[in-house]
Amino acid sequence: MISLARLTNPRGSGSRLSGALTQAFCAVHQGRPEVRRLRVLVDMDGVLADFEGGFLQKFRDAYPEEPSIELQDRRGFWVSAQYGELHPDLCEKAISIWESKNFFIDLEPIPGAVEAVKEMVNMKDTDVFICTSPIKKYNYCPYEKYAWVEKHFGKEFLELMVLTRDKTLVAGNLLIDDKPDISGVELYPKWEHILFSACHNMHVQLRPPKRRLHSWADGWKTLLDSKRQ
Ligand SMILES: O=c1ccn([C@@H]2O[C@H](COP(=O)(O)O)[C@@H](O)[C@H]2O)c(=O)[nH]1
Ligand SMILES: [Mg+2]
Repeated sequence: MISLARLTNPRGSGSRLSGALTQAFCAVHQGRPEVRRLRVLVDMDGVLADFEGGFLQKFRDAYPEEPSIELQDRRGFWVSAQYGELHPDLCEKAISIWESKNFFIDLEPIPGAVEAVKEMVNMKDTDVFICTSPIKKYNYCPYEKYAWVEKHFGKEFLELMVLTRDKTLVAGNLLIDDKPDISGVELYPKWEHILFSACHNMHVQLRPPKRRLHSWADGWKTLLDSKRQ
């Protein structure tokens, strides 16, 4: 007979994910009402990892003669589009930066992000996943995204990684993400999108009831509590 521990945790690693499954299984099995768990999806670029700061530094190093855009002047999610407006060649030059080896692994963490997410995964009745979109040039990006999470959070956080180019397919209660418009094949995603403030979205006016998280020093615990039943 397969033991419960083996069923929920085939490799024997004590992950939070298998812990959640075990709890739910035991609650149902013992006739207790199952506690509603909160599932939080946390984006990586612009929320955990400083994509914009890393880009600007590497762009200036690679193309010192070219004009660049100060972070306070960034507008719009697509860096390549704004650089392309400066000069058509700059769109491709911008893209070459994040397609290069070591771009993603070298990104600095956003202030407070690592501490906040480490605390979040240990909160009662809370499941956290790191939900991130890799670029299509896959030589380095997916590998480095995993390596970045291992470097800053530790191996056990690799269990929480969700790589997808369509976040509407992922079910969760909250998606904390710096991209103002998140669309995909699912017209009615399960999550509430919380816009994480970034240099490129500061000027975006949110239509109520859409909410922002201004930084990891903002009240993210209050935000999570507002979604609990
Ligand atoms: O101009 C740009 C800016 C960013 N990207 C890529 O988009 C994704 C963003 O991922 P999120 O999970 O939404 O944070 C990232 O892979 C960037 O490299 C882009 O292609 N063009
Ligand atoms: Mg992002």
